[in-house]
Amino acid sequence: MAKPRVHELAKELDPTGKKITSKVILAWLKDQGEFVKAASSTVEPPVARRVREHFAAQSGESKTPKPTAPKGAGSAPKPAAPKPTGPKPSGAAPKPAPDAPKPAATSAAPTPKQTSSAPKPAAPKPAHPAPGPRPAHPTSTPGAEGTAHLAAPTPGPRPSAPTPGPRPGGPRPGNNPYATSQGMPRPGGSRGRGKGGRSGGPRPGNNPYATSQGMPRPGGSGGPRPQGGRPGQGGPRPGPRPGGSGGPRPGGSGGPRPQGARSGQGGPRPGPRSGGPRPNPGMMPGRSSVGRPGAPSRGGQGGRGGRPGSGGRGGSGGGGPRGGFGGPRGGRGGRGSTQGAFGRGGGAPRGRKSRRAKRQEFEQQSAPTIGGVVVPRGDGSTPVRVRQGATLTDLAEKINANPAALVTVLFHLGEMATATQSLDEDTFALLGAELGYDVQIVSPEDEDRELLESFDIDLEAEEAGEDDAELLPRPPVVTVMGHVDHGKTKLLDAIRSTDVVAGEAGGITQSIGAYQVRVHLGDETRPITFIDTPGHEAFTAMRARGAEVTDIAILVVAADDGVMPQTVEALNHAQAAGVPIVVAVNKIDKEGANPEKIRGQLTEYGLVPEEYGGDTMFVDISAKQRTNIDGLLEAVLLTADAALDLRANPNTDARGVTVEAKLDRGRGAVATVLVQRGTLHVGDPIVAGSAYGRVRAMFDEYGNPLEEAGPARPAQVLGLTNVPSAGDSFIVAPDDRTARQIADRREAAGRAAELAKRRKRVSLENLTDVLKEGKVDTLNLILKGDSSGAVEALEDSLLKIDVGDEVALRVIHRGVGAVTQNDVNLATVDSAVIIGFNVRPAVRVAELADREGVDMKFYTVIYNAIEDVEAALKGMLKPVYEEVELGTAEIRQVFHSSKFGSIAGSIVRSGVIKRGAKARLVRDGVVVNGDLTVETLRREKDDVTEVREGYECGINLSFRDIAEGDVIETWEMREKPRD
Ligand SMILES: Nc1nc2c(ncn2[C@@H]2O[C@H](COP(=O)(O)OP(=O)(O)OP(=O)(O)O)[C@@H](O)[C@H]2O)c(=O)[nH]1
Repeated sequence: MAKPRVHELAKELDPTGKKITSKVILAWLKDQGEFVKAASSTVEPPVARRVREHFAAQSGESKTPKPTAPKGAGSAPKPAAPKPTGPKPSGAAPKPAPDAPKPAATSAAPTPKQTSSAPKPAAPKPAHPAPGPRPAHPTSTPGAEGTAHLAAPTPGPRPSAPTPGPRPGGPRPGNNPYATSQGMPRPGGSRGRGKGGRSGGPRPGNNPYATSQGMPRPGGSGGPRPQGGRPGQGGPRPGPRPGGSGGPRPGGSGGPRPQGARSGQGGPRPGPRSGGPRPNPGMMPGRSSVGRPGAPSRGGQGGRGGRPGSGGRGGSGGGGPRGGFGGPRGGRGGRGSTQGAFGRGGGAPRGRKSRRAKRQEFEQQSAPTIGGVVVPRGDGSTPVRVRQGATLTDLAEKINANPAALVTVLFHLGEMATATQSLDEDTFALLGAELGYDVQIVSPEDEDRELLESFDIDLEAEEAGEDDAELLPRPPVVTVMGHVDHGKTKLLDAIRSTDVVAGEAGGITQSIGAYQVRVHLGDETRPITFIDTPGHEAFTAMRARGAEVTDIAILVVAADDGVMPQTVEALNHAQAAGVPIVVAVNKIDKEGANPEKIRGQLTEYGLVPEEYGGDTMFVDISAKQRTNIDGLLEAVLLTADAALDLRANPNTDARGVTVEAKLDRGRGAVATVLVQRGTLHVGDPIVAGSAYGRVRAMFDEYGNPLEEAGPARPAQVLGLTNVPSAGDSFIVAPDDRTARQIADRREAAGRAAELAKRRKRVSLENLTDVLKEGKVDTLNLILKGDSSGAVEALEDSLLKIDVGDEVALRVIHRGVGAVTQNDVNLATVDSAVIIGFNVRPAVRVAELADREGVDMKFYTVIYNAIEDVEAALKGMLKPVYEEVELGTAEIRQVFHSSKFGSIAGSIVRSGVIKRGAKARLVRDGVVVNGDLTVETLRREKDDVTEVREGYECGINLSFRDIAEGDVIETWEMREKPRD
């Protein structure tokens, strides 16, 4: 709508240019008090109109504008506006010119004229009433609708924007798939404001973000309210609707249902309805609405707000949604409605809220249901105990709820989890707080204690209740620790051979995991028990299982090497367990051995030798030459006497720890147990971990049968039903039945915990990982087929797969018919994969398999089964490693540091030197040491992880014998892909 220039007007009014010239117009304008400079100046549209009117009247040509209309679009419509065009912009637009609405709407709002046209639109309405809206829809486009929305909000717009004419009857039914309702206006839908009053309301359109876009409902003031889209404005309007006609739908659902919209349930429409919420991100499909009023989750509340009455009263129309979808509370009127749409906290993205915020928000809801599900509620402190790694199903069982309901509740709290997924403590706490339960996570130790207590066995109470008089001295239990190659094994061998009793018999012949030696101390002979697995790893692994067996640690340090990283680690482990240490300074026979240096070094770690005034005994020995082993054992006894109160009651049922266990071909499960309290007798019913049985026979480390084993006595026990794990505690049960029940319950608990930890035990897909973890080296299969011939054929073909010696394939069960629960149970126990050929699982078996993490594969072509198994087995083969050279460095200068030893000032000659890489030292082409590690790597003063070719660096190999000119070659082991 360009402004016309004076000369254009002149030409327009008088194409001949005879009568009405620019000059004439300029003169007239001047008379009118309008200042227009020249013929080329533009004039404002109103002025132009006056010019036209004036001169047209003069010349009597009133139709002049028409022909020119096309050009001066801006001006043309205006004159017409009064009547026909007026309606067009909005209401009429749809019909005559689909594109007209746009320009009309945009210009409409700003132009004051619209006011005058407003009344007019009313006229056409009668014609439109209900049907009106319809026609509008077809032509509407998202764009057009958007415009309408924009226009509608402003008060001014109403008269105009509403384009009363256009959709007098209300919004058109749209084709929005997300709209809650899109029906036609119901009969009587033109109530109250049916007239142009709010004809300009947003059309129920196809705006995907609109919460609802249906047609007005019957009885509900029908007319769409132009302002509806704006929260807050719609509410107030209710006034116009007599009798609250504009209220919510009869069903009380007048409220907007932000989410409901999506569900297409014919909820209120935001736009049209006064209370309508504005679209917000939360209404987007896929967004959760938890925490916002109006969200489905608050169905209950929404329902309240949506009571018909309230909606009418408040006129908000924003009441609760039907069907329990919460809308804003109706009583709050329009504003309330808006709030309802956005919820507390507005449209803040959910993801940003903290759990706490979410919970609080959620708590404020007093709805009896959460997320539409009914969950039993606690009183806020009802204790519920679940074991570590429990799932929602476990919790559901305890509170008598439906696991699926808990999944829903958790989802509404912002956490996603499946019913069988193991959850952490925080999540349970969150859920517990929500539901009014004090969910307590029970540790495995607590669980076991409770389990035993349920059988009237309270180990702690037993120990605490022991009378001092019943306690008798017992031997110390010793573990040997130290750095690699410092002589731990050699020392244990040496000690074994010193046994004064067995001396003549040739010493201890078999290794059962622990042994006892007797040593002379003064006049008496005293026993000491040694745990035969050297190293702090085994020691700590036992501790991790709750077994505190060691009384004293012997820390072996090679006198020619000094304190090394694992020496420090070992002493830390011992100190962490509060175990006194005796230091064995080994290899004193070696040249260069410097026992004094060891003493000095260990002082830094808090082990001060007695001769220096401390309380740690240092004994110089040679394990190889068996020098001073007696002295070491004596020191152990003296330390035990000085630092420990080693007493136990031998006259009670035995309690202890399993030190080692294995399955022996001829003898079944064989476990070496260390009795800690009481005395174990042949014939006692015992339970060790989840293994139970009656002690059939016992042997000592010499292979001699034992009738009984007292405190600190290691004994090999026969008679258990299965193999316990090292570190499992054992107890003598009152009777066989109790032993079996304890074992069964432990096994069930262990299995559940295991399941919680890793879902799939073994599947064809995860075989490689399982193998790497060392959990299996055999692929166990269960074959089920539709005929015995098919099963045999499948088995034959599978067993023919050649995978070498490293992995094995074992068919542990085969059968004809559907996969049954028994098959799944067997697969669970033996970590097997079930292969079904032309069969399917029986009812509920698939569910069980899923729960138990059993992989089931079904085939209709044998070849496919073979191919899959072969692929899995190939992947299952142990990885092959190869040595890959990383880089070499030449030593330019050797520095000596008291802290690090010898440092090689080097230059990298090729490749890259990496910290931690394996290295060898080469001198004049001869390997001086081939098993070194780049312990530290420095550039200038900085520790670095790698240094590239051409750069200088300082390398510490933890090896003293380095010299200028030596070459350091580094390499790493890389996994080689198999063909
Ligand atoms: N000269 C001498 N050599 C010894 C002595 N004790 C052990 N060795 C040697 O040191 C090496 C390592 O001894 P082990 O007993 O295997 O050392 P370890 O600490 O058990 O080693 P890992 O089992 O690898 O942790 C062997 O070659 C032994 O012969 C000793 O007192 N004197």
